[in-house]
Amino acid sequence: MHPSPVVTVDGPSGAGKGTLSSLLATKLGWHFLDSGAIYRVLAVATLHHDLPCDDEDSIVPLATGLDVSFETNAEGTRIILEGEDVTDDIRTEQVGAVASKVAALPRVREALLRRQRAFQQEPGLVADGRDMGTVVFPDAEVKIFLTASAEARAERRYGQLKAKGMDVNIARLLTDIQARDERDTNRSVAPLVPAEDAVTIDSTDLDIDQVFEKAMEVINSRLDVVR
Ligand SMILES: Nc1ncnc2c1ncn2[C@@H]1O[C@H](COP(=O)(O)OP(=O)(O)O)[C@@H](O)[C@H]1O
Ligand SMILES: Nc1ccn([C@@H]2O[C@H](COP(=O)(O)OP(=O)(O)O)[C@@H](O)[C@H]2O)c(=O)n1
Repeated sequence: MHPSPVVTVDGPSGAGKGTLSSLLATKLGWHFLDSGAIYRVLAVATLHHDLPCDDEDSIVPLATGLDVSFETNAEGTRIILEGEDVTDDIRTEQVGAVASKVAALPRVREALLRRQRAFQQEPGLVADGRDMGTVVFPDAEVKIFLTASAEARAERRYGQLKAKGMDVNIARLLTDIQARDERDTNRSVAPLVPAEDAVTIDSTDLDIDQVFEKAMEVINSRLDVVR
């Protein structure tokens, strides 16, 4: 029997991956993996346990035993770490920065592989991250690389955090995004690069509906070929 189909959406911070992936998962009626949320939860756990971000020997067991669950109801998905709701806590830029540091540790990534692959279930999966198409699901039927200029991404993040009532500064956000791009692109394991067979969508001048339409075109043409 064929394993269930996977659509991967990889790309840099603020490109719109989460927005697109959850729209696609809803439209297709498929599962959704927000792999960045797992790295963010691990970052919160690292901070809770007062561990330095480069202490690989201590963070690996934390990653292996990470007690995280995703609870989806009509209002969305709540993320629970060790019994505590961390849904909002994980979205700060500080946590994003720590996430990208712990994500650069090779044995930490290895420790999270099985947990991510367990999301591949019938009838299908949309997986959002940096290495979904290159490392975690290299056989995915459809691979999308979603990008946008750093300025557009910083503006989007600004709007998103502001709407949540957070105190944010656009210049600082741009610097943070550029630092995270740099770390994610240049790390030795699973760097942020498009898979060879990925289709790139540049969303700088596209609204959410336009990105969704383009992605559905790619999915329909690829899934027709696979079927
Ligand atoms: N094409 C787009 N045009 C304008 N804003 C967008 C677009 N796609 C997403 N956004 C907004 O940008 C912000 C970041 O999107 P998100 O999906 O969280 O990005 P990512 O998961 O890549 O970090 C959100 O507030 C979202 O509503
Ligand atoms: N598959 C993934 C997903 C996220 N990450 C790391 O986790 C951090 C947070 O990911 P995210 O997807 O939540 O970040 P945003 O794109 O939402 O800003 C990224 O900066 C990456 O360093 C990763 O290394 N691999």
